[in-house]
Amino acid sequence: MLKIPPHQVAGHQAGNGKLGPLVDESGRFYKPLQGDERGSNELKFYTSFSSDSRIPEHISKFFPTFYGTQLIEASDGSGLKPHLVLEDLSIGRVNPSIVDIKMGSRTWAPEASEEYIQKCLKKDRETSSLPLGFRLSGIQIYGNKESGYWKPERTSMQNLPAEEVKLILKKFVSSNTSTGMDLQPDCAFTATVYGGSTGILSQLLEMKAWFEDQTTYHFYSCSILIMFEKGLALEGQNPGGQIKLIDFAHVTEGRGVIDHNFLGGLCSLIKLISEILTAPNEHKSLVSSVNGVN
Ligand SMILES: Nc1ncnc2c1ncn2[C@@H]1O[C@H](COP(=O)(O)OP(=O)(O)OP(=O)(O)O)[C@@H](O)[C@H]1O
Ligand SMILES: O=P(O)(O)O[C@@H]1[C@@H](O)[C@H](OP(=O)(O)O)[C@@H](OP(=O)(O)O)[C@@H](O)[C@H]1OP(=O)(O)O
Repeated sequence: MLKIPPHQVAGHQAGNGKLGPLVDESGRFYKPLQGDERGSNELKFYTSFSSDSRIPEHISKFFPTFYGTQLIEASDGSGLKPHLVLEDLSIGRVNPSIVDIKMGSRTWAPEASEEYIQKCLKKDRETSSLPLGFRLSGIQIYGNKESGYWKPERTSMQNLPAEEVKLILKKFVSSNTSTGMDLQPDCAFTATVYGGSTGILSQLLEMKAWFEDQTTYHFYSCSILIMFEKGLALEGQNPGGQIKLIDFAHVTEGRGVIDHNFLGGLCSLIKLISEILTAPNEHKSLVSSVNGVN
């Protein structure tokens, strides 16, 4: 039995007769092949990448496993349609906090049409993509049993200015955001989620090393998903912080050049996460010093 992904935070969403991804009970994520050449482009990428022996295992683990394509009933009632069959990255997670970060100061490839470039350029300028090298596409933060998830409107997340993005990434690893009030995030889980030898920062650095070398693909408009289990963090256990790369509808050939657009955004994200790790409360101290409270 297929259903709407319970933990989808961005992208085209199924439901209300719209076309979007579906999941089954056995850990499979079915993404409909999108119109224009986007669907065939993403299929071409997964086919090439999943059979590319040059990809080291510690890098391929950042990508969903690809199980080919399958004809299934499309969520918009348009009948049997081809879908990518991918590993469901949220399988086994109970109350995952998830953020979808669309990478790159440019979300358009040089090969795209002038019309598409203008559409993306407008968005890149209006969001944190151009100044920061990435933007938040969607987020869900698990509070607790009573409050459930904080899942703000996607457009409010996409259009955040750069300094607000840092505040959200602090909220993401805080324990006092379930009230939804505009409390200063306490950054209670920064060290266990972002830090540590297997934490988010170390995984981002591992990914960066590959992007400083690989010249096969340019990952335009793809997203880094950051996920972790707040429940485990609350119990002082390893919260299972993980990063994954998704959405390859606009990947192009690298033609022997590194993907400096993605890499720039990745360095910017690493810088920001490092700042949160080393000075989680710098905002609070700044505020208290301004108010003369020590
Ligand atoms: N393999 C996966 N397993 C679980 N969830 C996934 C997977 N791939 C994507 N998602 C969820 O679906 C959302 C959208 O994914 P994706 O970006 O691939 O779709 P899209 O419609 O192409 O998005 P966009 O419109 O931004 O291009 C992600 O934010 C994530 O929450
Ligand atoms: O970039 P695409 O593949 O043409 O699809 C865009 C894209 O999903 C865009 O999301 P984002 O990249 O701005 O996060 C969608 O905008 P919204 O998130 O505001 O809905 C567009 O709607 C998508 O275009 P399309 O509707 O043509 O698929």
